[in-house]
Amino acid sequence: MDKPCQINDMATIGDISSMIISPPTSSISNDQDPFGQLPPLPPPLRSTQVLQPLSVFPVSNLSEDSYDYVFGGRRKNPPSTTSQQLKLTSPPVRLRPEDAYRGGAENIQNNGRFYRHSFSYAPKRQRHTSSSSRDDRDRESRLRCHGEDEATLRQLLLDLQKQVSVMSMNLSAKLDELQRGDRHLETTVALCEIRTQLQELTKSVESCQSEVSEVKRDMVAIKHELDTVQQVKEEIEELREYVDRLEEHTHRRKLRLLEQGLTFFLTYSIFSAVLGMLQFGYNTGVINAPEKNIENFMKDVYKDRYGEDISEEFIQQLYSVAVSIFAIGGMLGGFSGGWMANRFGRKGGLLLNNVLGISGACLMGFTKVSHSYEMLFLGRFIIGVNCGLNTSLVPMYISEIAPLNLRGGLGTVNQLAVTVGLLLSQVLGIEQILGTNEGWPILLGLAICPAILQLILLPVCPESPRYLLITKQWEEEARKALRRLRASGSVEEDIEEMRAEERAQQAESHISTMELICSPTLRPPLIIGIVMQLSQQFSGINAVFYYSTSLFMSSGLTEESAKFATIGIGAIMVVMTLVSIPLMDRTGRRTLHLYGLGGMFIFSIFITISFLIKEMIDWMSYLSVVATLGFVVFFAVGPGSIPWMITAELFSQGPRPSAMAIAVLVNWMANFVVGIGFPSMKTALENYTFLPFSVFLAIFWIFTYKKVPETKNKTFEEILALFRHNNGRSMLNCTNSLEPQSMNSGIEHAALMVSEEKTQHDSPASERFLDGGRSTHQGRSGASAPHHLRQQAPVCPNSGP
Ligand SMILES: OC[C@H]1O[C@](O)(CO)[C@@H](O)[C@@H]1O
Repeated sequence: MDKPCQINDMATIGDISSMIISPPTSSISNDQDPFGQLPPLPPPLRSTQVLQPLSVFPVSNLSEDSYDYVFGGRRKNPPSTTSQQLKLTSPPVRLRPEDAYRGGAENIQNNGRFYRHSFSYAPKRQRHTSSSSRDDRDRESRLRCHGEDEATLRQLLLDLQKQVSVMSMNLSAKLDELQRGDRHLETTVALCEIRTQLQELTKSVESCQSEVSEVKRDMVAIKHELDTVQQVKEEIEELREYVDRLEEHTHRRKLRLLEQGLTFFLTYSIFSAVLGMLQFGYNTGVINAPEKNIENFMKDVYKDRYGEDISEEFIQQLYSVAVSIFAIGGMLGGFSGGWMANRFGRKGGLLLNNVLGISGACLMGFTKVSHSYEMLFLGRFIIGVNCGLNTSLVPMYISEIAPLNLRGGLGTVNQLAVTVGLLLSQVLGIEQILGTNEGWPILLGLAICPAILQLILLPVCPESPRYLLITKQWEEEARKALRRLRASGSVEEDIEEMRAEERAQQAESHISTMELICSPTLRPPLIIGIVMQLSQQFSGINAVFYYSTSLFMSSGLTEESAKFATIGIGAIMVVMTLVSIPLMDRTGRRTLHLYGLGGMFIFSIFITISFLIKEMIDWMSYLSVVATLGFVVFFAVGPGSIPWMITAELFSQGPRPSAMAIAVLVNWMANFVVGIGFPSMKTALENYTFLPFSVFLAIFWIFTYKKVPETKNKTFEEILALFRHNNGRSMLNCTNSLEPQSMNSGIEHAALMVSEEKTQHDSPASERFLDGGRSTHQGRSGASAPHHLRQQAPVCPNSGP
């Protein structure tokens, strides 16, 4: 052996040289290295991981404390040189802790833990280094040494090996312990983690729980809602069944209503009532023919009174007062018609009105005898009031007693009576009959005839059943009246239909004129009613009637021919009005009004053309007669009669009287304006006199086309529904898409009927729809209708619920 036998050499025995066993780094975390001298560690091992046997760490790098740490005790003689290194020669052997005690090396108890540690020094011989005789001794000692050393070394080696093994075992034990500690730490950390996770889990479980309870609550609410939906569904189903049944019932009822015929009493009542309209027509036309005779009378009176001749201008003024004061009376009477109708009833009002008719006729008739044209003025004024009342009361009465299917035709009888009255006055006014200086007072006084006739006939007539039932709530009287009018004991269809009208109007039985004007629901039909009246008067019809004779004369006819042409026009008017009667309930009001206005527009253009070219072409004067005839024919087709009836039709019982009052007032005013204004218009416009009427006719045609609904074969409450459907969209949005609306209104009507039927049957299910506890009247009037239907009812500010 050349090299000294150093423990260093033993490094070859083991796998490791110049290295110290460091704790397997994989099992010790840096946190456990109190000296901060260990290299950075890989992540801790899991318990399943096998320990790596050794890793190296230079022993010289170990501080005192680390030495302690590694070897479990303080180093007694720490190696002073780097060459003196502690060497471990074998890989660590796993030792049970008890083995550590049995080892030969020094045991040190440290904190209750036992470690065996050993370390070696350099060979002693390295300490003897001098003297010349040393060589022998050296050799000797070398031999000895060799022998000794070898044994010693072997022993030492064995010791060392043992120690290393023990140390290794201790280290392993320590490492195990550390590892266990680490595991414990790991477990603690894991436990902490688990605890944290558990807390989080608990939290999420708690939030889950609250969510679950929320969901539960929601589910309960949903279930509740589902139950409600189901309940509503059932109710809807129930309602639908009722609606179906009632639709069928309404349909059957309507069919029966549409099958009603003209009975004797109905005819008699209509005839008695329209005498009032005849009175109106008669007094409108009666002043036309005896114009010259009346002027003569005025001249005489003036001369007798003032001893001088009256000026032509003044006589014209006096005569125009006699003509126009009638219209002023008419406005007053027309406007009071609503009040009269509610206060005394339709029939009652008509009867009372005859007092005015008789007194007015008497005043006019005795004008000449009393030598006072003032009496003529007063008479004309009073008869004007009488006629005004008639124009309001008669159409109302007729529309209320007429069966549904005959309402249009019977409404046209109003205008027929007017035209008959006009024709009568024209015919009686001719020179050959009463158009003389002696005859004219009789002609005017003859107005007493319709009044007396009506006074005789009317008391037998029944009062309007609608007035009795809806306004007065006298059901039995209404039934009686209906039985007489329908000549039948079974009048339930009519009673039901009236009840439906009552329910549909959802208002008090009476609506004042102010309430009517303020009501947004009632404004559209009111405007339609007013425009329809204007279309009648601003069509220029009275320009023809009042001034036809002079018009014809100015277009070239002789005076005689002109007068006969005027009578011919009156006759044509009667005939055409008669012809239009059956058309009203077949073709429909709106259609006929459109035809009428359209035809009048065309003929008004012809009239203007005839005026323009009459100077050039001789026979053009005849064209003007033909054009005027055509103009009148088309007036009779629609605009003559429809405005009277449609105003009454557009409103239900409550607002009807006030609506009629306003519409009639407008008619009379427009009549007055045309009567007064036409002469000046003729002077100003000459041959173009009819042009403004053409313009008006075009405007009215467009309005009718766009806004006027068809009322043919519709019950009052169906007509009401037309406006209710459009309420709130636009002021006048009563469109003409009438058929679907009519169907809707039928369904709605049926739905409204549900309430009544349910009230009668009083089923528990129905109680859900009913608000109950109302008076009999309220119950019947639709207060018990389903809520959504009740909401749609028209609302009048001052009317009831
Ligand atoms: O028939 C013509 C007459 O009809 C009315 O328009 C009333 O309906 C009167 O104003 C007119 O003089």
